[in-house]
Amino acid sequence: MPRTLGSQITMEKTPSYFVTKEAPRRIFNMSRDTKLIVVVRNPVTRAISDYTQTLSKKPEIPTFEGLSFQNRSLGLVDTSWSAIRIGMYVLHLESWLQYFPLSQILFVSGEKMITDPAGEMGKVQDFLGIKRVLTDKHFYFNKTKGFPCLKKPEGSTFPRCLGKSKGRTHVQIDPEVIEQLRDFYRPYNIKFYETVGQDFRWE
Ligand SMILES: Nc1ncnc2c1ncn2[C@@H]1O[C@H](COP(=O)(O)OS(=O)(=O)O)[C@@H](OP(=O)(O)O)[C@H]1O
Repeated sequence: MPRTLGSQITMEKTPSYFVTKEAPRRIFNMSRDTKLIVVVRNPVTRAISDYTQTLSKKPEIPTFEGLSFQNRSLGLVDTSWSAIRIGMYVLHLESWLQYFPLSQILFVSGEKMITDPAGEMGKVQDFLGIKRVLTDKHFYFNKTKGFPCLKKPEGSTFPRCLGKSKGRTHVQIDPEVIEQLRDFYRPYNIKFYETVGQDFRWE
């Protein structure tokens, strides 16, 4: 990590820390005061998003249905497939709670980041103990992108949306498969809500 002044905060992000077994111990050993921010979204949508991303790079992979189940008619979900496993949030959280108290972890709703980015960023700024600099007036909804974008990022005169790989159209999945995955995730989601004390309403 780079050196920082007392008045600065160092931030680092990767999509994979949360699900990396060794990450909690390593981060704890680096600094036990580290604040952790995790963006979570409906695990079924997350899995489809993950698959859509992989498919865009490797068009020859099997179907989503094929990868999701060990045995579809028995409803046996393949939890060894990373797109499925990552969404079992409560299991990953348990590894973090062995090192960090819940008060040091903020769970950001991926859904609210889209519907109310300023509100969600307000929580992030409060959690970090910094002034609420980012507010409603910094965001606008871009109809072409279909997502909120920044009106004018620091040092720029132009608005800024996230890149093409963020917010792309998802692969169409059989509604029955979606239902089966919803059923699969339900108990994990409920346990996750109970553990973090927050209901993300992913039903
Ligand atoms: N403002 C805005 N613009 C565009 N996209 C937005 C925005 N807010 C949230 N999202 C959602 O971010 C999802 C992509 O983020 P990832 O977590 O996959 O990125 S990362 O590569 O893992 O860092 C991406 O997921 P997909 O829609 O599945 O592509 C978006 O739904």
